[in-house]
Amino acid sequence: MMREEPDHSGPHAPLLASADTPPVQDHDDQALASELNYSGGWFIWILTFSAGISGLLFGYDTGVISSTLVTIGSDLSSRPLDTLDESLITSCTSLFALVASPFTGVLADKCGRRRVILVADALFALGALIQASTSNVWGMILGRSILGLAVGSASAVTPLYISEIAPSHARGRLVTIMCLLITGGQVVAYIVGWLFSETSGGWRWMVGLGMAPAFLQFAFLLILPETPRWLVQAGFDSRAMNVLGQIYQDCPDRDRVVAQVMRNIRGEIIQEALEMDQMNAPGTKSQWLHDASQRAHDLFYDGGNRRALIIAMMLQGLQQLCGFNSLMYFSGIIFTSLSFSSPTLTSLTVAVTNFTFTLLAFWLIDRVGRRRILLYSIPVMILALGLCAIAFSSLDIPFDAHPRPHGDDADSQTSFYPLLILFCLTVYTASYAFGLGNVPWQQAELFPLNVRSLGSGLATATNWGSNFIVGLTFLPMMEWLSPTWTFFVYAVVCAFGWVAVRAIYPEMSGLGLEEVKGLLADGWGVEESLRRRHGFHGRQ
Ligand SMILES: O[C@H]1[C@H](O)[C@@H](O)[C@H](O)[C@@H](O)[C@H]1O
Repeated sequence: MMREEPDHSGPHAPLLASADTPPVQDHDDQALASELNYSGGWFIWILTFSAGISGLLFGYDTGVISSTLVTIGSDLSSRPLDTLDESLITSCTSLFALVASPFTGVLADKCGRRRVILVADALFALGALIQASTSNVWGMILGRSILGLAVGSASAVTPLYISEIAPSHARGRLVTIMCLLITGGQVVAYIVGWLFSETSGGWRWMVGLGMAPAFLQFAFLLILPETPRWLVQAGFDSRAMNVLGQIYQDCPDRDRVVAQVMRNIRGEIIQEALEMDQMNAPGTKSQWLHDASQRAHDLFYDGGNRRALIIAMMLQGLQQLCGFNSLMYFSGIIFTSLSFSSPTLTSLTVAVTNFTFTLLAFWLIDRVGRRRILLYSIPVMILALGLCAIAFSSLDIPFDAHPRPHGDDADSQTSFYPLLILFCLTVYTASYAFGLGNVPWQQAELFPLNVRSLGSGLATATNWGSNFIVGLTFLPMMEWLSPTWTFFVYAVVCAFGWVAVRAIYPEMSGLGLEEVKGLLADGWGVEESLRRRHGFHGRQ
């Protein structure tokens, strides 16, 4: 295959040259309207699913730990795992994901989104192999740390990739496909966990099977193109036009829409180039390093970009600090300690609920809107957590972080409360999956192109940093603070989160990626976004 050279000599030269060409106004409006009403054809679905396999891997590898922990027994280092082992094995993945995600942002700008997905696949396969073959606790920690690097980069780059190829009107749904694959991966992990729970050494199969989707995605990567936005930024304009042509192939007004989207992308890059020229001090640093520090400067010092970063980090922090992953990682332990006779199967109900309600979000996210979904679903989470805290306080058995399987000897006096807790956790999971589980992953749409991958990387790092805190503190909190206070703390976090969402998160549904910058330029844009959304529905 012939490699195309960037079609301009200096950075952005042809873009700057075409900056004077006046856009054709009425054609612009028509094209904009067609773009806004286009939901994407088969090409875009194939791309989304291929990129979304990273989500499946992310889900599988984070979900499988729950069953792994309860079945390892004394297979590692010839002794049973203690609380520290369990917490380290669980949270090293999040810690390394936290380290990888901001670098992914920089790498995805330099090498392209697609290459980063490729590296993540190699790490997914290596991490799975090490875990499946290790015989000691530190080997397990090493395998899960490598997996963390993979999960961190995949979770930063995949939503970025999908939002950059998605037509505006379908962007929310397409990014939610990644969340569907994450939660689907968690369901598969729980089923595999349940199937192998009675097999001796079955946990090795559980962790080793994580290699399969990585190989599958490797094959798909052969057909995955780069995103048009990255291609234009790197100077490959004609390749970008081709990819846009395929993305909008079923759009009635295809050529005009493609031209309009190209104009928008170029407009943004021209502006960035002009801003960079103004600040360019001929330097001793390499161009790349200079660009990277320029982007960081733009992200932190431009008011609109800073607001975008605050919103994205707030949402990602909230997604984790609300405590949901304590269920993902430790539901096996929670349900065993509550005397459920098949804790792995009970945990499966959590995972299936998570998947089912993410599916509901998939249908509704672009119609109902991201902001509204959060404002409705978080109060339900608070109620469910509150009730769960009360139910735990009524139990008269203490929480045990190392419970032994109970069989059918559940105490009949307490059997109502475990069921009530299961019910509350299911409602909590449903409302989480409908809102907080997926909306924060729409993060890329908040940022303009020049700071998009760095901003997404930092928001993803916030996600993993908070995930790490929850993974590390959940069991100690349950033991030392009590389950009641643990769940109460999560309810309080959600309440603060609701207030923050209401105050600063504008409605992003239906806006073009290039429109968002104006919205956050002078404030949080909440009122303006609600007005525009109203106008958008009027236009349809
Ligand atoms: O969006 C996902 C999803 O909600 C998963 O169920 C959860 O485990 C992840 O932490 C989250 O990022």
